[in-house]
Amino acid sequence: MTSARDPDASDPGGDLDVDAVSKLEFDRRPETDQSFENALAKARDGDRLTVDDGIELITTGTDVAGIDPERKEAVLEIADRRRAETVGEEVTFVANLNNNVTTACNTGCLFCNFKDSAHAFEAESGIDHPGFTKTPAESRRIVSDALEFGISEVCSVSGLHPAFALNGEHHDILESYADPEREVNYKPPAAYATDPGTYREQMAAMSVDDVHLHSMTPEEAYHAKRGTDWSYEDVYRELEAAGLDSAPGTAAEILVDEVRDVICPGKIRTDDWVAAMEGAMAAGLDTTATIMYGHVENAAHRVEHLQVVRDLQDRTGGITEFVPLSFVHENTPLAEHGVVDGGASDAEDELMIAVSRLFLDNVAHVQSSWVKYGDEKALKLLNCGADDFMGTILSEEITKRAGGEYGEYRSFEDYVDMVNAIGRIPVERSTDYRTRHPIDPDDGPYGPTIGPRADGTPMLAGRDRELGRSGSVNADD
Ligand SMILES: C[S@@+](CC[C@H](N)C(=O)[O-])C[C@H]1O[C@@H](n2cnc3c(N)ncnc32)[C@H](O)[C@@H]1O
Ligand SMILES: Nc1c(NC[C@H](O)[C@H](O)[C@H](O)CO)[nH]c(=O)[nH]c1=O
Ligand SMILES: N[C@@H](Cc1ccc(O)cc1)C(=O)O
Ligand code: SF4
Repeated sequence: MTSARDPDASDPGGDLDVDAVSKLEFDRRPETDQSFENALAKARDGDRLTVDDGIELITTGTDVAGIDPERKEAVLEIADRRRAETVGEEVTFVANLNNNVTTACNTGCLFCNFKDSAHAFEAESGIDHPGFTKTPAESRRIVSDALEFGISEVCSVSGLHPAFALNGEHHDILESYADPEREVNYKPPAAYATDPGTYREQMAAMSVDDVHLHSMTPEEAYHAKRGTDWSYEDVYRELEAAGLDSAPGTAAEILVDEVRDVICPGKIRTDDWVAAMEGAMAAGLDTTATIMYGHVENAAHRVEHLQVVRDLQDRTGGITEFVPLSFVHENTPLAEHGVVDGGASDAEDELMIAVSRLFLDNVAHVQSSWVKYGDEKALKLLNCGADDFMGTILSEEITKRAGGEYGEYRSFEDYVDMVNAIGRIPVERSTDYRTRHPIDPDDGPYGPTIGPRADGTPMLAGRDRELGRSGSVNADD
């Protein structure tokens, strides 16, 4: 166990030494022995890029201050061409539901405003809080309702509720610690107003019919094995038996420990993240990989991160897509403490997507996330190297709570209109990309066709605009 967490962290971020952070001096700096021109030539020729090459491209040259617009256009153009050569003109998206089970979490990541202190969820706390915990029965009902709208995937990521355990045996092990709250971040379900059930029970509950269940990030897998000598593979096999189909590679943030020490000191380190991903893939699950950028890290950290992902994919081959997540800063502890006063610029977002496409020569798909970028920029990014356009999601809490304003739903009609507008081909995909249904823009109305109950009927027919503006199919308690 490599994680150093503080189970008492009831005000995550409250102890931040702002002076120390604002004077951040990282060991790793964006300095190279490469020139921008040489790096660009290698990218154009399709040679495998080194970290130095990647740094030159993502900074448009370490010899110039700031981003050079002409050099940037050259990088974006090569990335867009690489996208066209490797995956063609299709723009994919998935009919999915986002179902977060609980916001209770004491990990204290300083970029996150999704979590609420777990103490507030205790039956006796008397503390009013905006968070929620869903029982397995509630999760099942939410998934069943969404199946009627035609979804093929449930994406579920959650806070690390102290009462969460993998299964009954895990509860027994966690209870046997002399001081479980301090030693293994555990309190029994009876202490809380709502019992989240076990991870096994939540997976079984959300795995309705043949829906694809995409859940259990490396951080959640760590939580599901804390205090035991189980391997990540053991944990993922158990979850798979309960209905899990693939794992989201979030919790990646920046896979360089000097950055993790600042933004998420309570989280697993880079090595553990990689071990969890390898465990998931050893258990036979597909994964995705992410990067969350645009906070305190520098260009060298971004490219080092890409190297970790590329090495992992060389060993496993199980990463279906790479998802750059641009940091949403507004309501986060990092912004509230004055450590950051904004996120990535448009140019940085474009270069992040482009260099992901060029550097990750072994990952087929790069996502443009509308929930992070908004429609206009997300469409632009589909011309900078991205080919996937995320999913319908129906409900969103993480970005919204951080201050993001791009809503929580996109209909098939929205997708067809937007993808058509940039002259590409809209394609509904399964999570693993193995099933792909191109959509004929002249043959509306458009609805999902891949999910177990999908019959081409538009999702939420008639109610979609209303939902996109204000609501959610998820009931928060
Ligand atoms: C909120 S966590 C939930 C799952 C689990 N607790 C974990 O950390 O893996 C999922 C991911 O959301 C992303 N995230 C959280 N806050 C964000 C923010 N303010 N801006 C962008 N992405 C954010 C991070 O990449 C994080 O790993
Ligand atoms: N499924 C995808 C999501 N889902 C929403 C996330 O769970 C979350 O609310 C937020 O994005 C966390 O940072 N988001 C994506 O960006 N891409 C997806 O494929
Ligand atoms: N669906 C993507 C992206 C994602 C992003 C943030 C999340 O919290 C969850 C998922 C994944 O599988 O990784
Ligand atoms: S990112 Fe995940 S682990 Fe970190 S505080 Fe938020 S919910 Fe908890």
